[in-house]
Amino acid sequence: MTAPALVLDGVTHAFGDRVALDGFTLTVAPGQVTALVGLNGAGKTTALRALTGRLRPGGGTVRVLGHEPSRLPPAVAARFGHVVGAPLVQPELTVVENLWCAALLHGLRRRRAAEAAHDTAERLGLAPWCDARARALSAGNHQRLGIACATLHRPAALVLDEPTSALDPQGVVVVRGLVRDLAAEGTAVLVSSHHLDEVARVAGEVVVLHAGRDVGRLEPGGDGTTDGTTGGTSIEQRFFAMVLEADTSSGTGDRPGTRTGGPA
Ligand SMILES: Nc1ncnc2c1ncn2[C@@H]1O[C@H](COP(=O)(O)OP(=O)(O)OP(=O)(O)O)[C@@H](O)[C@H]1O
Repeated sequence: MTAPALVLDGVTHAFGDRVALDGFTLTVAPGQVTALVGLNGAGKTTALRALTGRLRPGGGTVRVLGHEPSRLPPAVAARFGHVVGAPLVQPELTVVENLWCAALLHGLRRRRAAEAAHDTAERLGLAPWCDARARALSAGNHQRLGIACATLHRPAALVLDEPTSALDPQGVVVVRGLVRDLAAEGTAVLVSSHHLDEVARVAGEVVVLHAGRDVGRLEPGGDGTTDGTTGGTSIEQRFFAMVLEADTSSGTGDRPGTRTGGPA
């Protein structure tokens, strides 16, 4: 069996007395796209930050390509890509300069770096902005640039936190295609999102995180042909039912921050 590329195993973390992750376990195998969904404050970003090494969790095990995230050997770091929080984009550099730097930082040689910068700018729809400084980009194009910088080296493992939050419909389609292509090449992808229909289209597994815990899986479409409806029940209805059930069984339904609401 292939070893998972991304591992969170029994991860716990609290900010003061606020529990963000409560024994959360998740693995992503090479070629797999897994989506992490949950309400605001569920713990998604905390889990992704643990994978990027920006947060050392209070307990549990975290591995990226077999290594502890804050101590990735350079050769392994060069096979990892992520956008969690602010992307690694330099505002004073142009789009193409940012892409070029990202390629070199990920170990591509100069000629290959130039090709990758050009190809990725085309792929992400950034070609018209190549000579614009990053600070002058719109929010959506800035997000496209961050994703481009994190993926142009064709990473073996990729972590994206809400990658389509600022994108127009065309950008959503472009990123969906990019994620699918990377997975087809063997990249393990973990993506968080609030767009349930969108993740149902791209992910093979949709994990519901609630109050820091894995409370179940939503059955995704995965083939791009579904609107996320299964047996007449929308993916949103199934999501809210799962969250409500988790609150009910843990007796936390009245706790601030855990009210589920949702459609009737
Ligand atoms: N730096 C921090 N200091 C204190 N509390 C934090 C910090 N970061 C996160 N938290 C808390 O940890 C919990 C999980 O937050 P997290 O950002 O991981 O949730 P999320 O699922 O990503 O939410 P959203 O969908 O709103 O982005 C929340 O209760 C949040 O308030």
